[in-house]
Amino acid sequence: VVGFQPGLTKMKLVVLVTGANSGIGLALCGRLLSEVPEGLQLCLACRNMHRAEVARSALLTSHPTAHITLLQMDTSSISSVIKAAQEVRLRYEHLDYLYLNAGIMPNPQLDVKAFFKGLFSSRIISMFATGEGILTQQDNVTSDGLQEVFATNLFGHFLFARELEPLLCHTHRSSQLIWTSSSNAHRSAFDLEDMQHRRGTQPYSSSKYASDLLSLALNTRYNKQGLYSSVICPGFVMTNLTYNILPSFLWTLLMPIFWLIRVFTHTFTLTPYNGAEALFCLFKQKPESLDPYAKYHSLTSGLGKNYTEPKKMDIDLEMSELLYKKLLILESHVKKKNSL
Ligand SMILES: NC(=O)C1=CN([C@@H]2O[C@H](COP(=O)(O)OP(=O)(O)OC[C@H]3O[C@@H](n4cnc5c(N)ncnc54)[C@H](OP(=O)(O)O)[C@@H]3O)[C@@H](O)[C@H]2O)C=CC1
Ligand SMILES: CC(C)CCC[C@@H](C)[C@H]1CC[C@H]2C3=C(CC[C@]12C)[C@@]1(C)CCC(=O)C[C@@H]1CC3
Repeated sequence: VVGFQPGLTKMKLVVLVTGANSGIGLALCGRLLSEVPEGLQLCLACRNMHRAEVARSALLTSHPTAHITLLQMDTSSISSVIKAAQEVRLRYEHLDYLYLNAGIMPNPQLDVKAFFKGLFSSRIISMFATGEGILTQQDNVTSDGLQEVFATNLFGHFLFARELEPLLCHTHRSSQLIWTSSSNAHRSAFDLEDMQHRRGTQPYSSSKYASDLLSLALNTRYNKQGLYSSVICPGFVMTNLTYNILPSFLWTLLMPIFWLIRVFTHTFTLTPYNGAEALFCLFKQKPESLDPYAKYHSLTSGLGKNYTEPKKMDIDLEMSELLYKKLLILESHVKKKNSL
């Protein structure tokens, strides 16, 4: 196990980040190490071990004394998630922070007509802040028979957290689950009767809305056992995920316009460092003080000042409970199928 030192977990805060090898996840790791260089046992959970090694080396270059371990996990694969959780249970006695950050937006398509229509409507600000109505994706089916976006962004993380229950639930200390959601999470894209979004063209939005609902349900279930769940939105950040939407030369040309837009909407955080602001901010908060109905937004002012602001989510308890029940049914179904 790369970088693993038994015994260390007793005194240090244990933080596990999924999708830690690039973008917002990697930036968060850098920020955490700058804040608590010695007091952290950081575990990077990544699907590609080569990329994970590169990320670990980069973090060690700036933080040579840091304790960083790697964990192989593909959140879209049931067997990989179960195996990774088994490994985590062997390595650690408890987990203080579990950042559920890995995410995909496969084959994104920008609806140019809807975009130009939005430009000349009252929806212009919300269009730039959330991408509502102008982005579609083409989803795939995994070898487990699940929709890939649902499996990667939501279900794999749900299963992972459930498998890690013994490390997360303690009466004498609290633990935090922190989901990287999005401003693109829209109720209109989510259907409880089609929670995997097999039929629609906005699986990304649907999966993020589902994570908002699930976080609330997890709080209802687990707060008494010392486990708290929150969701954050990193804003609009230039990462591999967004670079996929348009050709890269176009992004470069658009950059000056984006700096200008930031003056009007602070949601254009643009860099992974800025986007990780809310993830980092929640690390420092007492989980009991967080609002389970709020999404914590990373924001960057026109002058480049970072801050975090909570905004009420468009979710309700009843729907979150129904989703939770459906996820439990799917969990027992996939476990049976994998003979677990
Ligand atoms: N960029 C933005 O504007 C916004 C991003 N977000 C969310 O932020 C999160 C991080 O994305 P971002 O940093 O932007 O993009 P990146 O593509 O840079 O990071 C995504 C990370 O998730 C990992 N990942 C993808 N699929 C899997 C999988 N099946 N198993 C394990 N890891 C996986 C990637 O690994 P690999 O390198 O192997 O692909 C990568 O490390 C995502 O959840 C995204 O939805 C939310 C709102 C806005
Ligand atoms: C001149 C035009 C071609 C400029 C197009 C800009 C849009 C592509 C972007 C404006 C707001 C962006 C946005 C996202 C993607 C790209 C935009 C639609 C996200 C949906 C990416 C993923 C998220 O989770 C939220 C982002 C919100 C803003």
